[in-house]
Amino acid sequence: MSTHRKLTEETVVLASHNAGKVRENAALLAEYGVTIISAGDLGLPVPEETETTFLGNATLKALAAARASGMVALADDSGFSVAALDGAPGVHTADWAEQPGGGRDYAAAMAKVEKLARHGTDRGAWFTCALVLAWPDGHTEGFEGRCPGTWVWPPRGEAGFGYDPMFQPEGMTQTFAEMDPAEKHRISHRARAFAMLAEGCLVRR
Ligand SMILES: O=P(O)(O)OP(=O)(O)OP(=O)(O)OC[C@H]1O[C@@H](n2cnc3c(O)ncnc32)[C@H](O)[C@@H]1O
Ligand SMILES: [Mg+2]
Repeated sequence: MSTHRKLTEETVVLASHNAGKVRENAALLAEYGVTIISAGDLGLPVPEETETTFLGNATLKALAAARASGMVALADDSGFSVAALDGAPGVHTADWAEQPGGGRDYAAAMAKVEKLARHGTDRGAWFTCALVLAWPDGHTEGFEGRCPGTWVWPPRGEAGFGYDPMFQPEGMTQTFAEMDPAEKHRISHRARAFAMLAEGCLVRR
């Protein structure tokens, strides 16, 4: 018997300010009849991500949104890891794209990864996604998924977001950014974490 708390609400707050992540999680939740309202739409603040793990940061973001909104919240903390860099940028993936004047530059962030990793022989890379549901009473349910592959250079493709153009998942010839979104959804780190979350906490309606 499952010991996970079930989601009975039809709407959850998506505790993310990243449009790409909001879009992908909204599509995954829609299959279960769950609709979302984003943290941005509610004007919720962006909490500081002070934890050292994906699950830690996702928990912090989900709890902050659940407490501020009084609704169940789903947070997504994710990142890109390169074997030759011992897993960096990892939990700092978003920071590597941060510009001195504000805003993010993912082309620059990908170039930085390539510059640091190009001399290594190991081209291994992976994405990780931690999804955490938090209730206003402080209860949380967390799940983590990974997608292994290699980093490629130059970046290829226009779809997706973030570091997608430089990641080619294992067994595929296209990068995440060259794939149809439905194909990324079939195999991504986010889809894997979501499958576990769905198994534990969601009911089809
Ligand atoms: O914290 P929130 O508000 O949710 O939004 P964020 O963009 O700051 O998200 P994270 O702190 O989790 O940082 C994740 C980073 O990893 C990148 N990332 C996550 N999932 C990705 C994916 O599926 N494809 C490409 N890049 C991804 C993303 O663009 C960010 O730079
Ligand atoms: Mg963030």
